[in-house]
Amino acid sequence: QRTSVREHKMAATAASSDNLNDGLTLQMVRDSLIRQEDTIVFSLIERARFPLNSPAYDPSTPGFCGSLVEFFVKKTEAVQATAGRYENPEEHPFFPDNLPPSLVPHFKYPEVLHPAAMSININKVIWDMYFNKLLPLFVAPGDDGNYASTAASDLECLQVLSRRIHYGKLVAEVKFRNEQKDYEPPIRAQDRDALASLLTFADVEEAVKKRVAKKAMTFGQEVKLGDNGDKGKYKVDPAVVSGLYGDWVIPLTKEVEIEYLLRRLD
Ligand SMILES: O=C(O)C(=O)C[C@]1(C(=O)O)C=C[C@@H](O)C=C1
Repeated sequence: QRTSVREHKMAATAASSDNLNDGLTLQMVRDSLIRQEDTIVFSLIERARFPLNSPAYDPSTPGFCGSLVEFFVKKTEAVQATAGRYENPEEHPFFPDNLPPSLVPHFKYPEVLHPAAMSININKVIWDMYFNKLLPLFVAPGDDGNYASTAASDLECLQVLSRRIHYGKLVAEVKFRNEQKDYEPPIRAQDRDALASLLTFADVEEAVKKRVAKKAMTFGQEVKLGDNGDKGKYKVDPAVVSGLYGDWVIPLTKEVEIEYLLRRLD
């Protein structure tokens, strides 16, 4: 998230120099999405070091309220909330209820989004997708006992996916500003389908899916000296990564964009 905060700041600086609001462009936002792909692919590769480790997901683990992963995520989010993580509008907790307040000095993040953005958090859907659909597709079956490391890896994947998907708020804001006249009528009519077709760029989606598959091939190959490594053997299947984007990441980003736009004139 450091990169994107810096990008925000750069955008804010650009703004003060050319007097164009905060100077945010669709290309800047897309560049951030492209950079986040690297983090997502690497996080999946890290999680794939461990087998499924299903005891980490057993909802009736003695000593924890719920599964070990739930316990781990709740406790980590509490620490991170204290350290100010959720003061950043790009961050969304998975367990937002009863989080402790931030103890760090207030940082004034640029106010780019409409205030209604705060009420949008689709992490429940992301949680369900990640554990019930995605995980079994890219980790090997089995149990090696590394439950804490597994939970830490899961949390990393969840957080980077959540940040990417909720970035839809920023994408939608930029699109709205660029084409306000086109967006206003479907927003007033609360017409989801019309908004969905306005904000969809099929060619961009195709390029995203191809690029993430290529990143999975590049980052996930065995690097060896002296030969070309194991051709065709990757740490995470590139088809799973492009499927993740095509089936979930892009549709959920669009869902966030629509939810945001529906509230944009409130
Ligand atoms: O780049 C955009 O315009 C976005 O809205 C992001 C995104 C994506 O999730 O990658 C979503 C919808 C568009 O059809 C294309 C790409």
